[in-house]
Amino acid sequence: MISGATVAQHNSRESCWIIVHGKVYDVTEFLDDHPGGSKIILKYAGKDATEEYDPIHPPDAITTNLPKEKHLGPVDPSSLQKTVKVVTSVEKARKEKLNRRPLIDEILSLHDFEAIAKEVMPLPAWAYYSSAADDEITNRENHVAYHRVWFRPRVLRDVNKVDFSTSLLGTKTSMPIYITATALGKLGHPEGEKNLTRAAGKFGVIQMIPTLASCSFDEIVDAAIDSQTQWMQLYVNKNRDLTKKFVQHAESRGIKGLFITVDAPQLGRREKDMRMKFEDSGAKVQNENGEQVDRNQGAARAISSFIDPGLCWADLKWFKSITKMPIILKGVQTWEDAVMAYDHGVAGVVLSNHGGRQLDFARSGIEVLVEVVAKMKEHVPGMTFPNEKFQLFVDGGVRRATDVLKAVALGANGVGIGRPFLYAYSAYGQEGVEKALQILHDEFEMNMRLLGAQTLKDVVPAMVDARGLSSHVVSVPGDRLYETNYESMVGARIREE
Ligand SMILES: Cc1cc2c(cc1C)[n+](S(=O)(=O)[O-])c1c(=O)[nH]c(=O)nc-1n2C[C@H](O)[C@H](O)[C@H](O)COP(=O)(O)O
Repeated sequence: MISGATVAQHNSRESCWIIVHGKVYDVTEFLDDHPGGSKIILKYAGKDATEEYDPIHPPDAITTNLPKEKHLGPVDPSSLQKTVKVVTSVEKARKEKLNRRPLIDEILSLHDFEAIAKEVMPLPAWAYYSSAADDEITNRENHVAYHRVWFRPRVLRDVNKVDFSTSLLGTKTSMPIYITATALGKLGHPEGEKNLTRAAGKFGVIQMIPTLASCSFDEIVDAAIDSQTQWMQLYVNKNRDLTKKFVQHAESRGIKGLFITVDAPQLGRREKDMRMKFEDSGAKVQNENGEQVDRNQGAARAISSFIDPGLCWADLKWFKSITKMPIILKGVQTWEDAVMAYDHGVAGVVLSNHGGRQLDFARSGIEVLVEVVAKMKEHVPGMTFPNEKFQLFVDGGVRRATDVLKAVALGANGVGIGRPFLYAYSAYGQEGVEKALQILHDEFEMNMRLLGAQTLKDVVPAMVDARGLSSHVVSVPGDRLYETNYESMVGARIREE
C-alpha cells in the first residue's frame, strides 16, 4: 500500500498523484488533456480528490481514461490526514432546512419540488440545474408558451374509465412522458441518475440516460428492472471511435433509442452556474501555458469540451451504419430541420431548446411543434400525427399534465420532462421522483376526464385553441407559482462577513 506521505510528495505539475476512491493515480501526463483544465486537478495534487471527483464524473471515468500503468494501487488509509471539509454557513443553513422540509405528503405539484429544492439543495447543484442561458428568457418562455394554448373540452362523454397510456418508439409507457437527459445527477443527490431509473421502472415510464451522467452508464442500466425501457442521449465526441464504442455498447445493453443532441455544438452561457465556479479558484478552467480557455459554461465546461461542433447532416449515414437503434435528433427548432430530419430517414425529432440552456430567445418546443406538423403535412401529403414512423417529441417548461395533453393534442407522440425530477430527488431522493410521477398520473386521470377524453386518441387538435401560441404579446394571468422559483442568484453572492 502507498502511504499518504508518499502521495503528498507528488503534488506538482512535474509529478502529480491523486487519490480517488482509495486508489492512487499518476495523472501527471493527463493534466493538459483534462477537459476541465489542469488547475482543478493540481488543486488536489498529492491529496484525496474523491469528494470533488464524485458529482462530476462517473465512477469509472478515471479507470477507463487513464492507462493501466498510471494506476499505482491502494493508499494506506491509516496514513491519510483527516481532511476536515469546510462547510460554509450557506451550506450549513441549507442542510438544516433540508431536515425541516415539508413532509412528502404535503407536496401537491411539480412546482412544490422546485420551491423546496431551491431552499435545501446544495447551492452549486441548484445553480447548475436551474440555470439557463443568458437572460433565461427562453427558459421562462418554455413554460409560459403553454399558457397561450387553451382547451376546448367536450362533455357528456362516458369518462368513467380513462386510459392515458401510449407507446413511444414501440415501447409501451404508462403516460405520454419520459424522463429526459439531464447531466451531473450526483450534484443533487449521491444516488444521482439511479433515483430516476428506479422510479421510472416503478411507474412504467422511459428514462433517457445522459452522456454526461454522474453515475456510469452501466450502473444506470444495471439499476433498471428487466421490463424497463431506457434510451440514451448522445453528445457526439470529436473522437468518433469513442462515440462508436459508446453507441454500440449501449445497443448491446438493450438501449431502445439513440437521441443525438444537435442543439449544443457548444454549451450555452449559464450565468448562475458560472457564478458558482468563480467561487472555487481551483475551478478556473484554463491551462497552465496561460491560454485562456472559455470558462463560459461553469460546471458543464469541465466535462464537455469533447463535444464535436463539426457534427453535420452527412454524419447521419455513419450513425446508421454503426447502430440499428432508432435515431432521433434532440434539439430541432425549426420546421426546415424537421423536414430535413425526415428526409434523412431518422425515426423522429425532439423539438427542444435544451431547457433554455443553449440559445436564448429560441422558441418553445410547443410553438415549433405546430409549425412542424403543418409543414410535414405539406411535405408528405396524407401524413397524420401523432405519427409512428416519424415521432415528434417536445420538452421544456412542462410542469403539468395539461401541458403534456396540449402537446399531444397538437401532434406530439410524447413529452420530455427534466428539472422537476431533479428537484424532486434533490429534496426527497427516489421517493421524490415517485411522488412526482404519481402527481402527474393523478393530474392525467383528472384532466382526461375534464377534457372528455377516454384515451389519448381522443386528445385531438379540436380539443385546443392554439391560435395565440406564436404571438408573443398575448397577455396571460401572471404565473405566480413559476415566478416565485425564479431568481437571479446574485443575492447568493453576498460575501461572508
Ligand atoms: C435541466 C438540465 C437540462 C439538460 C442538462 C442538464 C440539466 C441540469 N444537460 S446539460 O448539462 O448538458 O445542459 C443536458 C445534456 O447533458 N444533454 C442534453 O441533450 N440535454 C440536456 N439538458 C436539456 C434536457 O434534456 C431538456 O431538454 C430540458 O431539461 C427540458 O426542460 P425542463 O428542464 O424545463 O423540463
